[in-house]
Amino acid sequence: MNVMTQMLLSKRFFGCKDAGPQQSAEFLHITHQVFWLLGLFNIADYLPFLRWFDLQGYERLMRQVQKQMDVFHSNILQEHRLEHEARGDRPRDKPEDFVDILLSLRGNDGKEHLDDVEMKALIQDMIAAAIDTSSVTSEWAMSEMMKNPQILRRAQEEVDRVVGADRCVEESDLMHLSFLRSIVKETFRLHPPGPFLITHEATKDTEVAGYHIPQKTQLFVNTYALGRSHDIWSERTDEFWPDRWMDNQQEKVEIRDEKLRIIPFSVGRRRCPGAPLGQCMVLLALATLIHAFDWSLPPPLQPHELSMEESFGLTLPRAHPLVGIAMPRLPNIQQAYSSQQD
Ligand code: HEM
Repeated sequence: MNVMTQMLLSKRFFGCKDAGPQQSAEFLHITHQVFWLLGLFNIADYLPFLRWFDLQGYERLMRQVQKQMDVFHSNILQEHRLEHEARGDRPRDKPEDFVDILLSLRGNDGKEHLDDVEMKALIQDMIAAAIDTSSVTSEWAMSEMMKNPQILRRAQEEVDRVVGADRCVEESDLMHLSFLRSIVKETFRLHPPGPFLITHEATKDTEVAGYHIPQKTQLFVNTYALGRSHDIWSERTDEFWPDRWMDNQQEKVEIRDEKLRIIPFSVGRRRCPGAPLGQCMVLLALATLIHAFDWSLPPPLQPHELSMEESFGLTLPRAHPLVGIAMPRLPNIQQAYSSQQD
């Protein structure tokens, strides 16, 4: 899922000049560590006086990761400032990215409105929220398709029908890929990237479904359990079955579930502001991967033997990275296999 990280780091979002495979792999590794650390049970959270002893060594590890992150963010800011300086008053020849906008914000004194720490925190927030969630979802969707080759074939047939064999997948194709959209929706049901969403705190005493929730209670929403509940999903509960979302005969399968049986992006005021972009990135990455390549598992591994073990953290990645063999299937489109696409 390095490609997705590269996509986000470069292009219009963070505009990293050197967002190559190595930089993206490095960054993805750091991001995975952040999410793993965020999801750990740290005894000092519950017995604060133990914090000074750092019994589990997590605080030391957090400081290390934080340093690596800081270098990464400093480079992003530095690259942008140098580019602004070099350009001077000349008009820009490419659209502004997220970091350009942060840098352009001015306070009353005409200086940069945000200091470096604030900008780095915002960049980190956006990158972390966007990358791990999207790459984890895509990896699970690919895993499910490789475990169920008939589903993969059906999804490929759909992409072939909509896109053809003479061009690459485009964003405008995504709304016509109902089966692929159902695959993503089913992936969210069984493998929600945020198994407990993000902790929320009750701002006042309240009551939910007959339960009294005192002010300041830390609340988790167990979306993992929602997706696997036999009360909610009476039919083929534990099976990856995208067709459950196809029977409404709608032209476009909406990934948002109106009945809130799956809430991968949460709901309400604090729901994910990047949901449309996240869905688009996941769909585009998957459609491109299955359109451009045939996929198989490394022999002698058979599809039914593929491990679906999870690693619990703030997000829910695979315990072992997915390894697949890709065979090109679009001989006429050189662009599909070039890393220089724009
Ligand atoms: C498959 C992709 C994604 C999933 C499943 C996802 C899911 C979530 C979830 C569950 C939350 C927590 C909501 C809550 O507090 O209850 C969240 C928050 C957030 N997400 Fe996403 N997200 C995805 C992609 C993105 C992308 C692409 C961006 C930005 C470009 C993004 C930006 C954010 C931000 C900034 C927050 C914090 C919002 C706040 O606290 O007010 N997300 N996301």
